[in-house]
Order: sequence, then C-alpha cells, then structure tokens
Amino acid sequence: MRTIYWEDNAVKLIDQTLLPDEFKIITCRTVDELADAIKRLAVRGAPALEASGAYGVALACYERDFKDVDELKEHVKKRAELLASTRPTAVNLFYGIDRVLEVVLSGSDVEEIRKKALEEAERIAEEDVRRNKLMGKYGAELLEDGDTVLTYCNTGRLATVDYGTALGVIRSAVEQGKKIKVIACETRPLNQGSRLTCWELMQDGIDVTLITDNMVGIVMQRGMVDKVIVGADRIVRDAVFNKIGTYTVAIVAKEHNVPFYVAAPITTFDWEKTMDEVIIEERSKDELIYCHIKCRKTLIAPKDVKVFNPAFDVTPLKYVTALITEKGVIYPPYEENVPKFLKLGGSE
Ligand SMILES: CSC[C@@H](O)[C@@H](O)C(=O)COP(=O)(O)O
Repeated sequence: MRTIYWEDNAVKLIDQTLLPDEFKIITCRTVDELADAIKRLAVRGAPALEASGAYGVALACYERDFKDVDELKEHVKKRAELLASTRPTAVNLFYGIDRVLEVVLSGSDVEEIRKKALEEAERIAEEDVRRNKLMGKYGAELLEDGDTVLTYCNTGRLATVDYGTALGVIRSAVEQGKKIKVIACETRPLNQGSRLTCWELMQDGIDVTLITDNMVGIVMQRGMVDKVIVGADRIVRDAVFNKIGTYTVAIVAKEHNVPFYVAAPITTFDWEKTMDEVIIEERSKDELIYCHIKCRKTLIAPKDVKVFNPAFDVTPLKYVTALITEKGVIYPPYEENVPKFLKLGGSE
C-alpha cells in the first residue's frame, strides 16, 4: 500500500511516528491537519513530502465551499504558504506545492480547478513510484551479488509514495536475484533507521542488521561494509543535505575506501544554490531529552540541559562516489555532468 494517498476527499497517510509498534492510517480532512502531520514527522522523507505538498494544495481546493474562483485562489495560496512553512530543508516539498498551485492559479472554474489540482497531485504521486523503480534499476547495477550495504535514515517506501530511493536500489538488486545484506543505522534522534528501515526491510524478507550510529566506524574498520547508499533532502552545487549524521558516515566511508552513493530523484536537485543558501531545520529539544516514542515523557537527559538538534547535515560532493537518479548514474565531475542530466527533464 502507498505511504500517502487520496480517498474520500481527504489525504490519508501511514502515521510513521507509531511504527513499528502500531500501524495506523491518519485521515487529514484539512490542510491544518496535514501540516501538523508533516511537522511531527507522521509523514516524512523528501519524496513523500513532495506528494504531501501536492496533495495538500489539492486538499485546500476541497476544504470548503467558495463563492467564486477568486476566493478559491486566495484560500489556496494561503494554505500553500502554510504547507511551505512546515519544513524548510527538503526541496521536494516546495516542488510538489508549486506544481499543483500553478494548476490552481491558471484555472477559471471552481469545479474544474478542483479536478485538475487533484489530477496533478495524483500524477506527482505516480511519477514518484515510476522514478523510484528507474532509480532502482540504474542503482542496482552498482551492487554486486554478496554485497553488504550500509544505509542511513529511512529512504524506503515510507519515505516516498512507494518503493523508495536508496532502499529502492537495494530492493531492485534483491529482485534481480542478488544476495544483499543491509546494515541499518539507528538514526538518532527519531530513529527512522531502527523503527522504519528495519521494519520495511524485514517485511520484504531482506537481510538487515541494526547498528547504532556510533558503530559506523567499527563496521567499516572491520571490512563489514562494501557500499554505502543514502538518500537526500536537497542536492546543491557543492553538497548533499541529508539526515543528521550522513556527513560522518561519508567521512568514515572515504577513510576506508568504501563507495558512498546518494540516490535521489531529479526534483531533489537545487543546482542553482550552494550549501550556504539552504536552511537546516532545527527541531525541538524534546526530541533529545525525552524518550520520544510512546514513553514520550521519560527523561533521558537532564531537563535543563542545553541542546543543539539540527535535523540535517551537509556532505560536500567530494565525498560522493556517484549520484543515482531516475535519469541514470551521475559521476564526477558533478559541475560538468549534473547539468546534462538536469536538461533531460523533470521527474518522469
Ligand atoms: C528518500 S528519503 C531521503 C531523505 O529525505 C531522508 O534520508 C531523510 O533525511 C529524511 O529525513 P526526515 O527528517 O525523516 O524527513
């Protein structure tokens, strides 16, 4: 089933804060509800955020009655602003919002706009699944039978509409009959690796071993890792933004000559920008000082301790062996090669 979908004039999504303990679908009938789900990471992962932004703008068209088309457009613009304010780093969120908003603003009839906005959102969701499969196909060529792949955060079907980016590459290699083992990092503070990646891979019968984030050094030093594949929230001219901790993994991989691959769709590229121009989301102190799943109120640090909690970090492109996209695998020099791939078109 899909991570996020449209049903009965509402956006439905798997609540990722509860997994693996509980599998629950949330129904968002208003943009406020969807914005809240995005902020508290009930839906997360750059491509899933792209679909969330797209469905969110479509949802704004259905939220209430409008006396005319101008009133609808004003309402939808405000709702789009709210969606855009939820999370700043993953560029895909803005891509999804803007694409559907453009459809809304170019329409001239309320019913027609509603229909076309929803069709556009559904198209974006379909494109995500298609491009993940393509990324999987291209990326799987980099994996050999018997490889152990280390991955970080969750880049699977839960982080996308379906199939996944970095996990999609692993999935695709396994579908080709290759024996692949995965080492999943826990990914503190919200444990997307231990809670989501391990759950997803085990559901598919893919061999996965969980480690804490501070075990990356020892597994590389012992030669237990053949390749690293991670996803991305934004790829700029000089760096990859991804879940906090990715940079450390990249440096350790470089030290041990382990190839470090990043799998992401073309809509994750923001090639006009450089690393200094991107906002890194800082999240609540509570994520570090409390046990945050179910036992939310158990202190695991002194309540008054000072906390720094950035959600993402910046990995300079010099650490990246290749970028896996739905258009193919891009190798350095990126300055020269990425623009050629971007010219091949958007998300397909
Ligand atoms: C295919 S998902 C790629 C990235 O979005 C993923 O690695 C990541 O960093 C997600 O962060 P999150 O804070 O869980 O949204």
